[in-house]
Order: sequence, then structure tokens, then C-alpha cells
Amino acid sequence: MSIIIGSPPKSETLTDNRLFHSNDVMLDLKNLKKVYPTPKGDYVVLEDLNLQIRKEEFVTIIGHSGCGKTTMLSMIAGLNEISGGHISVLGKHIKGPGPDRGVIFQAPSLMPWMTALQNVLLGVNQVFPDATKAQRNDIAKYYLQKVGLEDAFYKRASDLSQGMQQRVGIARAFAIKPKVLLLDEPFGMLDSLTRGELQDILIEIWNKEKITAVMITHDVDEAIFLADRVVMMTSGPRAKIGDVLNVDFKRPRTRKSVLEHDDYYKYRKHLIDFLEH
Ligand SMILES: Nc1ncnc2c1ncn2[C@@H]1O[C@H](COP(=O)(O)OP(=O)(O)OP(=O)(O)O)[C@@H](O)[C@H]1O
Repeated sequence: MSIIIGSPPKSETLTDNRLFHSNDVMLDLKNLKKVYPTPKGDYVVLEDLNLQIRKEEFVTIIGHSGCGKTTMLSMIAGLNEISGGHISVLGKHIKGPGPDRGVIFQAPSLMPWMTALQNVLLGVNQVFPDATKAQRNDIAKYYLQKVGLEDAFYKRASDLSQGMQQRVGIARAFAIKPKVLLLDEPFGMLDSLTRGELQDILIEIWNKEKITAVMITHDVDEAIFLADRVVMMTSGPRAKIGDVLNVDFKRPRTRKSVLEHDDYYKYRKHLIDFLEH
């Protein structure tokens, strides 16, 4: 049973992390299981993992290295086979990847010889085949502008800094207008200044687009700053959801307002205590 601090969710509490009314739920992970075959036999990474995520919610995921965070996220993305249980988006079981789910990885893996604009257009062209070329260009440029790359539309990806490449990755993910955005440690390789800037950009676009976001991070402060809820995974094998923290800070948030909030250190301690035990 998960322990929840902060105010409880408004809807009724069901058992086992199944907290919300079905109309509110965007993502539903039910009795999720993942087994990797290994030379030494089957390795059960995740078992009986239950989690519901609401529409327009921002959830961060923390847990020890190797517990299965990326495994879970890649299963939601449809890039990793499900061994047991199911995942549904708006009540429909997923069967593979789809444009309803956008992914941002730690390294944006752009086509290095293509421009920033061409990289974003790759996804846009696939998802909006019926739009005119001008409309598709407008969508790609709009999101590049949103991430502060209005002067870099025609720069080759290989000529962009790591931070700028990740901005393209963010623009690319939002430009396909997904229902769910999945982020796997997207700022893990960036310096703290760039990290802070991109967190602000991410939250601004997320807030405007009203989509659901699920983000893995190793950074407790980032987890609190961005999230409506921080989901803590137990250590593997057979990892599951160990605990959930509701972050009751008003939005829009600033780093200063979050740091000065009376509950901030209580939240932080709660997460660190979970990770240390
Ligand atoms: N394809 C695979 N075959 C076998 N084992 C795998 C495979 N992919 C991952 N694993 C193992 O499954 C476990 C979970 O890996 P995963 O990458 O999901 O963890 P993680 O929590 O995201 O780790 P980190 O925080 O270090 O990124 C690890 O023990 C890993 O070695």
C-alpha cells in the first residue's frame, strides 16, 4: 500500500495505487510484469506494478539505478514488450509505439547531417501526412521557436551544442502533439544552468499543451520542482511502486517559491529517506 503525504487526491481512493476515476485517467498500468531472459535464467525486473496517471498530470519517477525505470517507460512507449498485465492509454490497451506517445531520451539521437528543422519535420511529416508542406513547416518552426531555437532552424544538428540538441529533441516530441510525453532523464547530461533553463521551457510548453507527462529523473529537486506527484519505485528485482508523494505547490512555480515553501524540505526528506532505505 502506498503512503501518500500532502493532500489526498480528490477522487475516491481505491487499492494498490489505483486512485482515480476512470474518466480522469490517461495512463493505466495494471499488474505490469517484465521478464528479461538471461543466460542465467529469467530475470523478473517488474512485477505487479500498478499505477494510474491522470490526464494533464506531470509525474516524475525516481528509484535506484537498475530498478527498472527505463524498462517501465519503454514499455509505456511501446518499444519494449510487455511480459504480463497491460498498459492502456485512455482505456485502450497499447500494442506498440504510436503518435499518442512522444518520447524524449537522455541523448536526443538526431540525424546529425540534417538541420534542426528537418529533424523536427521527420516526425511531423509522419504524423500529419494530410497537412500541406507549409502547415507542417509552421508546426515544426512553432515548436523550435518555443524551445528558443528561432535562429537555428537551418543549422545542422551536428553543429549544435548538447543543450541545443536536447531543445530540438523537446521540440520534436511536442510537435507530433502526443497525448502523453515520456521523458527518460532528458537533462541528465546537461550542466545545471542549461538544465534549469530546459526545465522551465518544458514546464511552459507542457502547461500550454495540457498533455500528460511522465519523467524519469535521478535528481530529487528536479522531481519535486516539476511534478504533481513523485512516484518512487522499489529496488529490483520484481520492482513495483513503493510510494507516491503528492506535491501540492501551486503553478506556475518558480524555483524560489518552491525552495521557500514550508513543505519543501519535508518532501525532500521523504524522497531521500525512501531512497536510503
Ligand atoms: N534487454 C535486457 N536484457 C536483460 N536485462 C536487461 C535488459 N535491459 C535491462 N536489463 C536489466 O534490467 C534491469 C532494469 O534496467 P533499467 O534500465 O530499466 O533500469 P533503470 O532503473 O532505468 O536504471 P538506471 O537508473 O541506471 O537508468 C537492470 O538490472 C538491467 O541490467
